[in-house]
Amino acid sequence: MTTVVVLYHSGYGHTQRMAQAVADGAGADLLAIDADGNLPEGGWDTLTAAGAIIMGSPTYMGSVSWQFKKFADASSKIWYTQAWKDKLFAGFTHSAAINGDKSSTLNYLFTLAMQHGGLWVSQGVMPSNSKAAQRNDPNYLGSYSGAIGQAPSDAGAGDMPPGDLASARAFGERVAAVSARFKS
Ligand SMILES: Cc1cc2nc3c(=O)[nH]c(=O)nc-3n(C[C@H](O)[C@H](O)[C@H](O)COP(=O)(O)O)c2cc1C
Repeated sequence: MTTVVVLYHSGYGHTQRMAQAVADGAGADLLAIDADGNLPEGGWDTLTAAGAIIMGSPTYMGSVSWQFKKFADASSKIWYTQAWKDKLFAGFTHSAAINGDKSSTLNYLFTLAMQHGGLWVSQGVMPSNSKAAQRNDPNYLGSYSGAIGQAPSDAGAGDMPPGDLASARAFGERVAAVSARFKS
């Protein structure tokens, strides 16, 4: 059984709530990037010891937050040694607009994982895209490459669609299930 860690940054709490749902599904620990773009003491070691890293960032200006990018750039020290090679990686993001260019954020997280020689786990939940589909149905926003969530710009973190949180939890369950097939 490998350890799953949910690494995330959140400016205003939405991505934090999503991260909690992913972690609940995965049975994983949370690791937050702080407002200055730094990990807590021991954070790098936690990531290196993990079998799977699920990365989350809000979508800011069509990509990850600067705090997440600071972490990503700092991970170049790990990249030099390829110490994270063959880990499982997965990603999630949250934005205000229905589209909001969340795919760009997921693509960035994917690219970072590939630079580290990782293996990417997809969302794995079929989209609810029929005429009868409702906003809180599974994967209503229709992402394949990672979990996504959306709440209007004037909705606080306490006012997020429960369906997105349920999809995030299912995503965490999937990453844990895939991870369980790998021995650390
Ligand atoms: C600097 C900044 C840039 C943003 N850029 C986008 C964007 O490109 N697309 C979008 O849909 N929402 C954008 N938003 C809205 C956030 O994605 C949205 O409020 C999200 O829920 C914030 O997540 P957080 O609470 O985890 O920080 C932006 C917000 C900020 C503060």
